[in-house]
Amino acid sequence: MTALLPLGVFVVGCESNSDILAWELEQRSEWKHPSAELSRLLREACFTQLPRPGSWREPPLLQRVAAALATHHFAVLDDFLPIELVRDFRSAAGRLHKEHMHHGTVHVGRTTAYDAMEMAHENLAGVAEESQRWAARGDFLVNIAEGDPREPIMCRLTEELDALVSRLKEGGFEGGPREVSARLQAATLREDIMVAVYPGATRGRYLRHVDDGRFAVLTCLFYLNEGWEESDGGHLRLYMPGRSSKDIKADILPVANRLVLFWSNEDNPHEVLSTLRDRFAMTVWYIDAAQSLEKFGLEKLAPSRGERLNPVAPLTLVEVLRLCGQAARGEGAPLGAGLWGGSVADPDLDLDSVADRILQRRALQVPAGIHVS
Ligand SMILES: O=C(O)CCC(=O)C(=O)O
Ligand SMILES: [Fe+2]
Repeated sequence: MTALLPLGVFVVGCESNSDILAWELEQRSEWKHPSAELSRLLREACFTQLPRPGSWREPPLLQRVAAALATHHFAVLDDFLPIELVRDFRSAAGRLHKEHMHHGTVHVGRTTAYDAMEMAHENLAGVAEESQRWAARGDFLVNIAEGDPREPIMCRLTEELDALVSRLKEGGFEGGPREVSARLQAATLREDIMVAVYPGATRGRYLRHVDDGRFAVLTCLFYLNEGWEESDGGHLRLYMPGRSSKDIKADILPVANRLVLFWSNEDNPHEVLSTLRDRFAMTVWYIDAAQSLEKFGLEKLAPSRGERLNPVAPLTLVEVLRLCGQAARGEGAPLGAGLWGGSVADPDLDLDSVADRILQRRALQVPAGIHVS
């Protein structure tokens, strides 16, 4: 027996194992939708229609974005880039999907409901055809680094995002809340762009989670889907703060040229609702550099495989290391030990030569796949 839930989620084999169906129904019964009043307030405070691409630079608009982040933990900017560029991104994302994407993986080991569900039901999930499998996460993705020969155009997005984040970090525009600038100070590194597609054929979705595993401070999502309708599904659903919150804050359509910014921690548990059309997005995470260096050392700055961390322009790599060293000395933390000559917190370490060595190593890398021996 197969259950077909709203927006086309399939649950097959219900007669032999009803747990998944029970879990799906329970989730739906626990969702608490926002009142019409709250939705109206959030739409007014957090959604900004830019008069033209790039106009976020105007202080009243920057102030509005900062106020939304400070008060409601997220901000939405429409018409962020010239539409021709967004169309070029979409074409590039389509090519990347055909040739380079791999399945997004659920990271087992975190205490999320879907990890347990996924593990408990491997067998059940295995019996269905690909298009009918129960899955916690249904996206395909690829990371694109600066200078990536596959689709170098994608980095036009990070140029604009780095400018926006740096400006929010500086703060100081009239009336702008200090909190946003303070929270962003740590975010001196960012990951490569992640280009993702959630296929309509498999009702792609990504169950509720928090983006904090990678020491992300801010999540930036940029959507590429022209002509997207409510009935296509694939909303980004934001929940009220709290890891297991079931109180829905906002359902955001992934329409083309829309940028969504939100704090990556428990302020914003979120999920992607299942989609009926192929849904393309570009994601960039801004990372707490000191925390990342403390956990991973310098390895992620010039990794031998996988995505890498990059200084947030206009910061240079040596400036980022210096800021992290200062932060670590302040807290007495052993930072970046192990690679390229010790801890960046050591005042005797020559950070210029450490940065040079990292940059040389980066220059040797072929960004497509980033494999160095
Ligand atoms: O594509 C989206 O709207 C969100 C994706 C997401 O939450 C993630 O990749 O962590
Ligand atoms: Fe996420």
